Amino acid sequence: MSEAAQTLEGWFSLHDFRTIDWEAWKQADEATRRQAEEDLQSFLKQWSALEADKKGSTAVYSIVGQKADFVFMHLRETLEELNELEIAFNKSAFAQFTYPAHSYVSVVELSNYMGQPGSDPMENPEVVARLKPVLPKAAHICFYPMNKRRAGSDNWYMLSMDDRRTMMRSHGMIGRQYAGKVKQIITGSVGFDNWEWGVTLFADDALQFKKLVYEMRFDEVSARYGDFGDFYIGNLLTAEKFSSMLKL
Ligand code: VOV
Repeated sequence: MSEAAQTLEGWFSLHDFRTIDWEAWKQADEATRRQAEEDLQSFLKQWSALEADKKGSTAVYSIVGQKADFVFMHLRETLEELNELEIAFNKSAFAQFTYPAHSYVSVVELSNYMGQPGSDPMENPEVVARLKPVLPKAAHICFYPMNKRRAGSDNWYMLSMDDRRTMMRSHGMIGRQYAGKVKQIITGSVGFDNWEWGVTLFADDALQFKKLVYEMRFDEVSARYGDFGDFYIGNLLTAEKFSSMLKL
């Protein structure tokens, strides 16, 4: 049997994709819309206060295309907190004007492919900061789920730790060339959701997503072993931008 990679886990993650019921929004009277917007703005404030307290982090982005209208990406200490916050939001006046479009449950994950043997990673403040990250407020987000293939002779899970480490090193080298341009948050979802990982990328220049993902397709880890789900791409929604998006 091949040796499983050791993983470190940080904050739990919920990607909550919603579609706006524009028909209902347009039909609602102004007072109802105002109440809904106040509810929304108060949630956004609550989430940024929690982020300032280092108890989690939330990113809010519009989604381009028909898969959804916006996404809340929440990171919290526990699955209970994620559940409470989605339920609280669902009870809000604003949520009545939204439909669930998609969701993804996972946990921020680092593996030991690159770890220094013998050192305790949790003693390393950089590692801890990566496990409990403040989500970037970059101009764009890109999210997609992925698996490592288990098909015939292309079975990631039957490779030796050494072979996987070599390939992950090459993966990391490509990624490093995008330092300062693309920030990646890898969340593990084996046992939590339909795919094995969620990949969430942040960048100020959306073209860097395309360049990075394309370049990785030629790297063995992705070329031979990567299977991918639907891609979601969007633009940063500040509180003000959310308001103007809702203006009729
Ligand atoms: C933005 C750049 C970037 C950088 C620097 C980077 C580096 C690294 C390192 C060093 C490591 C290993 C140690 C760890 O940190 O866990 C990883 C790990 C991982 N990655 Fe990565 N990755 C990037 C980016 C990056 C992208 C764009 C993708 C999607 C792949 C694609 O083809 O679309 C990806 C996927 C993953 C996954 C699924 C894992 C976990 C694999 C596992 O089997 O456990 N990743 N990744």
